Amino acid sequence: MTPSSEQPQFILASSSPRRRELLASLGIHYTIIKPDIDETQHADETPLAYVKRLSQEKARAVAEKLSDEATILAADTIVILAADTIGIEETGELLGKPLDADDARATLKRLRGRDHLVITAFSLLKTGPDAASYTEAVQTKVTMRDYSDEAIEAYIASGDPFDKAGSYAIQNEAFHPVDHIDGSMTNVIGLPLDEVKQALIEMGIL
Ligand SMILES: Cc1cn([C@H]2C[C@H](O)[C@@H](COP(=O)(O)OP(=O)(O)OP(=O)(O)O)O2)c(=O)[nH]c1=O
Repeated sequence: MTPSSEQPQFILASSSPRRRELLASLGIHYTIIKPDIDETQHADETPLAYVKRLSQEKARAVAEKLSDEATILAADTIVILAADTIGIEETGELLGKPLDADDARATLKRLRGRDHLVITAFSLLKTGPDAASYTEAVQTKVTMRDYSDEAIEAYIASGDPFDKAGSYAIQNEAFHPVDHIDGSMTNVIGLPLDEVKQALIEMGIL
């Protein structure tokens, strides 16, 4: 077994407290460096291409700041809405983080009682002589419950929607906006743990 001192450092390129907690649950020792990138969607870029590109750019932006060999993990989460969930990752409408309370209210009313898709893309980037990179996008279908207008107002007043894609957190116990999901729960929260764990094993990190 390689002594841990010989392992290159592992960096989580994220400012998200949810990603920190999820990664910690895998038992990995890591350092945080926040990525700072332009998150504008390119013209004609599909939601799937967009979320993958952002996860890669976040990892690359942090790699550029480092002089020592490292493995970097970054991720991006998007919420997509469409009348028909087939092919939605290519054609659906992106619902980002809300601009303000009105935007959050409108988004939560649109999502109420229906299905949408959450995609998290994650990228692993290894620098140095054994340089390698890996990107994967994981999809979860989410069905919202039929929450009331009053529940929306209370949730907005709590401040929770504002740093969340789609204006909600599945893990918020007071609002509990989701009826059921088809796929990974940790993917909706921001890091698909089973897939990340598998990729880390394949890269020889776990
Ligand atoms: C849909 C949903 C999103 N989210 C969060 C996950 C992400 O943190 C956030 C989507 O924004 P992201 O841009 O993916 O991530 P971030 O800005 O929070 O962090 P960083 O780019 O530094 O890694 O929304 C939840 O916590 N619960 C949910 O149910």
